Amino acid sequence: MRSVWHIIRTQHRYDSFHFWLGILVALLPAAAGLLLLGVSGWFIAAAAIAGLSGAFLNIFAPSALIRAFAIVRTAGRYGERVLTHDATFRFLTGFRNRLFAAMALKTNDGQRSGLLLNRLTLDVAVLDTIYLRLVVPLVLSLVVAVSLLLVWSSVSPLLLLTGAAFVLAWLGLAVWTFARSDTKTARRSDAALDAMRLRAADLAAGRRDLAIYGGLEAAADSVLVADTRLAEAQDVEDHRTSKLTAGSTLLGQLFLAVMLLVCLHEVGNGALTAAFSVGLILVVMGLPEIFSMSLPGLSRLPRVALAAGRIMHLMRRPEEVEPSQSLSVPETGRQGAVPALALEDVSFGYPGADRRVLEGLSFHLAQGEILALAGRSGCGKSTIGALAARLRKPGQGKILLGGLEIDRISEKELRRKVTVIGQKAYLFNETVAENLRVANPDAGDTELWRALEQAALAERISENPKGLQTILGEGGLGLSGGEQRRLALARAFLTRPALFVLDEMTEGLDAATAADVLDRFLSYRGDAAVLMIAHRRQELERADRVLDLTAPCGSGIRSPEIILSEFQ
Ligand SMILES: Nc1ncnc2c1ncn2[C@@H]1O[C@H](COP(=O)(O)OP(=O)(O)OP(=O)(O)O)[C@@H](O)[C@H]1O
Repeated sequence: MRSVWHIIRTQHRYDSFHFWLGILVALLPAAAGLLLLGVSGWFIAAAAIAGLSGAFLNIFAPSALIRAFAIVRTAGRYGERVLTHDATFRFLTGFRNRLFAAMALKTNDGQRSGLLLNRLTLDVAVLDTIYLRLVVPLVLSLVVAVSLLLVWSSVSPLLLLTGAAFVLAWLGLAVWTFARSDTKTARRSDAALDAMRLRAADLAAGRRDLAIYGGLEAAADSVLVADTRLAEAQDVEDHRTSKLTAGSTLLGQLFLAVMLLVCLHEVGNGALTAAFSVGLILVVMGLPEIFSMSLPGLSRLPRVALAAGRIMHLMRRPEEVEPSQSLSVPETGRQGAVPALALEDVSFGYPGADRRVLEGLSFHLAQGEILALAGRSGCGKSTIGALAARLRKPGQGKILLGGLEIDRISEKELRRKVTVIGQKAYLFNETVAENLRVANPDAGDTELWRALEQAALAERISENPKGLQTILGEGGLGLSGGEQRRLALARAFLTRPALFVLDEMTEGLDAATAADVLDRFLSYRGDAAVLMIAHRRQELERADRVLDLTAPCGSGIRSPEIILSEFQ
């Protein structure tokens, strides 16, 4: 529940003016509605009594008041909807941006990014419940309860006592709901929804393979199983909401009956007039509507708390290192004494995995050197690349970049000093220019063309009349696999890092293209050191040294010639 409270505080801090304006405007129709009932009840009863007794009654003032309250109630309801939703959507829009920015800085271990995005989108949508269905109705109920208790206390102690008992009973119901709210059902419902979406996405994406191997029916059945589980979990939630509504309605009816008896008694005592007591009874009839406004929010609280918890967990920022002059990575010459990269006794295991991928690994990479990482599949080559670029953090040991512990380098400085070129760089559904400027937002068109030239893609891009403004489809649609790789290379050519990490950059390219891409890269990289995850002979041939990760301890660093002699 702490996360729910945290979200409320965050929304309040984000825009306290609209936060309170929504609540204030929501008070108008509630107050006008109750006053409308009270004055109408009093007026009808007073008119009847005056008619019977022949006494004088000014009908104009109460009629005008009734009209005014009716207008305020209708206009207030409209204003309340507009302003409370406006306050919520303003907050959620800003919050969503911050959330997705935080998400971009995190690794999604063991989770499919599509699923994570989908879950977070749903979680953010659930957050509107907090202000609209919890904060506003609860503040409203509180203000109405306190105001009525004040009015009743000025009329008669018995009225105050009865009213206070009802308010306490309703509070008890709310606390009971809160205490009984178990997150188990909410968890089950979220898990079933995730499973259903994941299985449906797998069914859609893999239907060709499923059809070939005859698994279509089983896959469709598994979607239905998740759907049934979701329906069961939602049934439990609906049942709880119904019980809560029934309890609140019962309480309202009970209060009405007791209040009738109290009014009868007080009219008999002469403490109340008959007309006033009719007005009061009508007000009591209108109360359950106000008090039950927060019931849907209260019954959804477990789901809201789970969503808020997940979101707050994601929003927790990784410790930022303040950039400082003294922490910038020193520039040294090609044969400088400070290695470009050094791993000292590094161990690493993926979260949740029962074995470590790396155990006590140490090696260094000199300035300007090309070190290839070799070894059987799954031995941890890409993991080392990720550690060197601080995309992962080691469980144990030190990683030094230009002699400085990698953890002490600011994010901005690190991204300037290390460039990772992976197997498949993501190409956005944007223009060629925008896809390139991901690496260097300040690069002018001349620099972009130069980078494309170096990557041997300038001719292909200039064939298109729109040139740099050509829109690439999602994932680089419109370019072949090799061209996409070259575009990724051109993107890297807009950076001037001290260390390049190549993670199977030539994977999937034919031998001639792979050699061309490699040579272009090596002629561009200048003095930068290169950590190259190698699978091909061509990559090993271009390395100064090779670290064989599957070699027995202590014999890991070997010359490319020896490795190549075994690489047949
Ligand atoms: N996100 C992850 N969560 C859990 N385990 C992982 C994750 N990524 C990789 N692994 C495991 O860590 C080990 C090392 O993976 P890594 O990708 O570093 O190997 P690799 O040597 O690059 O393999 P390949 O040559 O096949 O690309 C493997 O056993 C892999 O299954």
